[in-house]
Amino acid sequence: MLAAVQKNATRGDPRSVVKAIDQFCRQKEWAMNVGDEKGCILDSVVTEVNPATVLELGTYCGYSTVRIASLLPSNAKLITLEFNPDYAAIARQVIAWAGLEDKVQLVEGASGDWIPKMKEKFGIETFDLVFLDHWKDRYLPDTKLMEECGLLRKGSILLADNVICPGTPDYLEYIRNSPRYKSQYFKSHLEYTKVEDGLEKSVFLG
Ligand SMILES: Nc1ncnc2c1ncn2CCOCCNC(=O)c1cc(-c2ccc(F)cc2)cc(O)c1O
Ligand SMILES: [Mg+2]
Repeated sequence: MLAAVQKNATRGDPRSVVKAIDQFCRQKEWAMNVGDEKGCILDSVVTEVNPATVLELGTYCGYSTVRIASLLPSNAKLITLEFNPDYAAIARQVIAWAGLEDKVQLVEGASGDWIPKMKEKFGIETFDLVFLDHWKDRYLPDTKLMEECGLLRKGSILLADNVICPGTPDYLEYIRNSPRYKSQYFKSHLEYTKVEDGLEKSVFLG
């Protein structure tokens, strides 16, 4: 995938990086990027929220990191957490190829360990937008952890990938029934397939 980016994408051009990855995943080898169909929904949410602070849980190869960072205002900050060092190494190179390293802070480690350290380590008060795309059974515990750590403010937006496939039933149950969130489901498809999947957008009400 990285070779495909370096061969087919233009340095400093995030759209060409996104296009090169999508082309590779359609033609050569499926990979668990959010993909172009759900990616367009992600883009519209990022544009609408116009966040100054973003947390991405699960960088993988940096595809959604590049999509988000390319839409951020110049002073905005995107922190992305990746557990797998091999994925993180690739993501750093993909993000650099897109010319977005100044907007992105890639942190290696487990979300459960890092979320409680966000304020002290990165000087973050609260996140305007959180993109959940990591282990599906971590969505709920990490959302509760972010609440407890005071990382969400009235109006913070959570956008969760894969709520249908692979699925995050406990997260959906919680977020759709909690009086502290207003949720909306965006029906779509699993990246590069015809399988149903979707994004759940939730506003924290404080
Ligand atoms: N900082 C952190 N803390 C904790 N854990 C962390 C972490 N950073 C990473 N991880 C670990 C997991 O990261 C990858 C999670 N993503 C997926 O598993 C995923 C799977 C599919 C999929 C696969 C096979 C099918 F057949 C159908 C669908 C599709 C997707 O869109 C997915 O996003
Ligand atoms: Mg995903």
